[in-house]
Amino acid sequence: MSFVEVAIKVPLHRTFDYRIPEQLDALSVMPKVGARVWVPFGNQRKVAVVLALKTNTDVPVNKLKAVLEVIDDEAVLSERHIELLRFTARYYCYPLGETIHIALPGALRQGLCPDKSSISMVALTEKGAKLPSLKAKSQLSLLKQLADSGKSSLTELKALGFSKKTIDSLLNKELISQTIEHDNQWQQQLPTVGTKPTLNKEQAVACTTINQAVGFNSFLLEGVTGSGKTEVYLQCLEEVLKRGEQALVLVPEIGLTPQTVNRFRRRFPDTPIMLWHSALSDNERLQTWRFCEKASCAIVIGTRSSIFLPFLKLGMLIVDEEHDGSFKQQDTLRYHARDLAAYRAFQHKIPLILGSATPALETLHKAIHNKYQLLSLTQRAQTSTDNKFQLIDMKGQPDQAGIAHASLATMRQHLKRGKQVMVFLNRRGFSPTLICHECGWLSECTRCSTSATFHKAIGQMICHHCGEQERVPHQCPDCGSTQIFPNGKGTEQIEEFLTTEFPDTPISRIDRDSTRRKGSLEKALDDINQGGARILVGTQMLAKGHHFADVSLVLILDVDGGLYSCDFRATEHLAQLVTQVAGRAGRSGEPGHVLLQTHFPEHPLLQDLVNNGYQDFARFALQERDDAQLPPITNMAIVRAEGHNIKQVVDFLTDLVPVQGLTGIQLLGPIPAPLERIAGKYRFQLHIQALERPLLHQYLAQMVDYLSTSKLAQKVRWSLDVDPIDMI
Ligand SMILES: Nc1ncnc2c1ncn2[C@@H]1O[C@H](COP(=O)(O)OP(=O)(O)OP(=O)(O)O)[C@@H](O)[C@H]1O
Ligand SMILES: [Zn+2]
Repeated sequence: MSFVEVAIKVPLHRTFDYRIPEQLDALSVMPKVGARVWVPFGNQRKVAVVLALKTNTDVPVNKLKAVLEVIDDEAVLSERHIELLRFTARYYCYPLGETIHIALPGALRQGLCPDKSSISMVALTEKGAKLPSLKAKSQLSLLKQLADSGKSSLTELKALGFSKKTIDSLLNKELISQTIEHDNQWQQQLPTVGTKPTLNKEQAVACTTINQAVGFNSFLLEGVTGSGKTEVYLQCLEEVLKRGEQALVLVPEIGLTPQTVNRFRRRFPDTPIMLWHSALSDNERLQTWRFCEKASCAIVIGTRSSIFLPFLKLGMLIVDEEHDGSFKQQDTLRYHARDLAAYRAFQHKIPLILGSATPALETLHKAIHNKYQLLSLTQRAQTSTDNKFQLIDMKGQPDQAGIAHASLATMRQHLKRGKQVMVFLNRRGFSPTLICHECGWLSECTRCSTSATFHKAIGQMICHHCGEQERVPHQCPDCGSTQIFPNGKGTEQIEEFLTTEFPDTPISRIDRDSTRRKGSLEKALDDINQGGARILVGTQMLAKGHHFADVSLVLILDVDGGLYSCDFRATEHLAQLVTQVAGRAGRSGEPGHVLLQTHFPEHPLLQDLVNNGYQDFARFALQERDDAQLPPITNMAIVRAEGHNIKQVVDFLTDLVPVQGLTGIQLLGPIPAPLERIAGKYRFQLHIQALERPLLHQYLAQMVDYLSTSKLAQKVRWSLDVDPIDMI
């Protein structure tokens, strides 16, 4: 008799054995390892993935059920891919069946097997390339997009907000044409390479070092903002493509702008490049998955979860802006795509490039200890001058809407010279709270231990943690006074103030509220690049990766929150954000000017950052982490628990503390989470730290075992976060 060991999507840390039905066994038609099968589970039918074929099992014969049906002739997961998912499950202490489920595209999870082996691409015709004047604005902007990208897939155009109607009208007018791509010809030909700049010395050293590397090698490309990191990626990719190998470029959620993608497309016009992000439909996901596994696409530019794509011939992995928090999944399987990228590069024996102007301390620590090879780009590619930083002491400064008069005067100078000015505030809405002038009441979310943000334009109070919305009160709920006012500033208020202060200057606001509609972010960015908007107001959406040639002044309104926070990573995140935002200034031509408003100009962090830059700050911060024995010097995991009953939450965590007290493990807790209540639930944490990683994992493995039998665990919602990136 033959058996299979399978993984099933259930919240259990184990696999299951099934019998191969006699008729298949007799014909010796065994499912392949990595293929999907239907199996009975309880009184349900579930999709399972075969992990191994066996000739014996420990399960008693009377308990053993038979596989119902074999879904795939060929494996959907290669053995190497299964190994990656096993590693992921083990490392993040998450059930293997659920890990596999998360990695697979929707259609494969459901047991379907549609064929998705072709893709529709759209390009300009000769007639369209002349960019004829058209009345319909959307048609014209579609032509421009294609002129910029060379070609785009239907999927991408839809993601950019172009409707089917717009596309169809242009097809009818024969201004654009549609082709179906489904070959892997690209592997046999040398790639066509668009025009490219000559690398400067540092870039050339970086490229040569990476290209000469044999086998698994990790590189940290630490390059100041605008130093031409992307150019290094592109020229390294050229070599990968010449070898007929594939590459994955991981970008932060906000990094998939048409500008970035078009740059890759223009450089490699004949090379199949696909995108992967959260807005793809199930069908589109499956399509990219299939293209990857057949090596029909050469490059994928994708967000976090593209790390699970099944590349047939992976030749290089790149993580751009590797410090970005969006690479870490913050629920269910809490993986970090950058760290899994390191495992994958090791598996495939290929180079991994981690690029950033502001490397995470984790990454820098590895580079300093020679686990990663450090490559530095210290010069900006298009200017020879550095940005000029200036701290504006807000103590005793006259201000309007939180903008110092000195800052307003500088803004005026830059606008007068025809430059663009960026005003950065990492808080959306009109004001973070309302306050009662008579009794001091502050607007709070009724379900969370946090304030409710005033959104003036839509007349709502919104909790940014649980999403609860309420009408704006006209009277103080406590004392009945009508004297209630906005307290503190958000981007909406800054925009309103600047509109009255600079009535003739076009202003563009970019934050989650202003870019909710599909394609609206792209339109706003386009407008900025065409020079339409002169003042840009925004949150961190503006900070990352954009190349605005005309911005010469960046004004950062409020950095003080990050200086005194209970999260030990707050200063690191603040320094990264400030450096990234500042890096939007002075990217071509004259040096940029950066103003930082603060009440603590003498704070050592700000002084270090402004005078010596992120590189210096980061090395100093690592020393501090060493002194305090915090990550990345030590290894950490957090157990979070929440529930309506505070005692059950605390009891659950207290119960975990004595688990097999291993020496070398430090436990802290249960302690209340920084946000003690969200959506009505109490939240507590247990911090686990160890100097040695294997010891931490040994402890966690025991704890997971214990949790599977713990009655208390069933009464609360809990999660385990290995290598957490924040404490919330
Ligand atoms: N060697 C070079 N010669 C001339 N221009 C270059 C060179 N390398 C890059 N550039 C140009 O300089 C600008 C910045 O380069 P790039 O976008 O690659 O930098 P980056 O380090 O990725 O930027 P950031 O991380 O700040 O977004 C781009 O317009 C790019 O085309
Ligand atoms: Zn809330």
